[in-house]
Amino acid sequence: MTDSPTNLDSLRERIDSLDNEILRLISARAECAKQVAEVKTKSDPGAVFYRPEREAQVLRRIMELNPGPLNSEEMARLFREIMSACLALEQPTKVAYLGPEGTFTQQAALKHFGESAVSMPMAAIDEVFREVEAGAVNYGVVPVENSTEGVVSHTLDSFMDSSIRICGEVVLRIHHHLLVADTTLRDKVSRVYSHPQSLAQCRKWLDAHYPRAERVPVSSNAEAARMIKSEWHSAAIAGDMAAKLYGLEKVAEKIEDRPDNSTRFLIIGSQHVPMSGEDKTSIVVAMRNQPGALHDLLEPFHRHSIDLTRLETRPSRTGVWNYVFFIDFKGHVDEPRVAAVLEEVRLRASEVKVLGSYPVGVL
Ligand SMILES: O=C(O)C(=O)C[C@]1(C(=O)O)C=C[C@@H](O)C=C1
Repeated sequence: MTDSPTNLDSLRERIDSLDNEILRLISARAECAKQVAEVKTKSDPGAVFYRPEREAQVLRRIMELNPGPLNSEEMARLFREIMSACLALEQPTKVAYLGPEGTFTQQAALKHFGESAVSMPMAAIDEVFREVEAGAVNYGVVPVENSTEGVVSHTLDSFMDSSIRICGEVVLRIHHHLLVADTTLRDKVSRVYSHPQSLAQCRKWLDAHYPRAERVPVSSNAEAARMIKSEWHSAAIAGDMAAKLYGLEKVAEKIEDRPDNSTRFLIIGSQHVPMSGEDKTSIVVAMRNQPGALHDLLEPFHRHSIDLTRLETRPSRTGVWNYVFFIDFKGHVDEPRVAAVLEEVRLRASEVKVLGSYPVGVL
């Protein structure tokens, strides 16, 4: 196909002039964000700059107004980056995530905070909690549940003895690939490394394609990707970020057994997040060990027509908390009907802790 030069030149001229306009507008927006920072600091010297509810509203509005031809998610991602840069102008945001580099948790942190946040890998979930609690970072990102494998119990347990709050959630579609290094002998693969959850999520694919290969669980997919660089007979299961980070090749793409495989991550911090218009609340409840306890607990939610989105039971770690339930539901603690339900639950439970109300994940 040959480009008609006059046509191409005039289209590029139009793109240049549109870019000028976009540049002017983004700069004006950034100036506004700087002024927002001044207003926040004036009214409160310990002001918080990151406002999850406002960011969710901005992104939802953009998706609603988007005229195309770019799809709404694509458009929201562009605005995500603009807001990320604006927030960095107000205050550099430090985010700790469950590392090492190249994990899906890092991908989730990027998706939620954008490229301008400074993200720091931590070796374990409780380290992420500790860094946030100590104020060494502003926020943390930890996995909490996977659609195929269920709950990440370590994250739930970490909430039990912490004052950390949930400020947001982000859901990531998880695509696993079988990766090899340039030194790997592809027809001699006798070992496959990955995180135990990832091995489980690709179980059927491995049974069909590598039934005799030893499956070796390691601490993360990124660690699996790193390890195979020095082993000619090993492959790793990991995602795009790890493949890129370690320069690995994909032998097979999207090998997860379920195409809708996704993981939900929580954004943890210490602030109360106001209502965004579409919110969720997470609580942990301890009930006495008696018949009908679960029914008693759930009945007020049903009566007030509050949608439960998740219910998890964890063994109690103290004698007082016989049953511990983690409950997520639609709504915000500042809504009267939610406050009413919580009041009733408090009467029936031996302990109730609100972990936070936060915007339903947008992207
Ligand atoms: O509205 C605010 O509070 C802002 O700080 C501005 C802005 C934005 O760029 O739109 C930036 C950061 C906040 O997290 C939310 C929104």
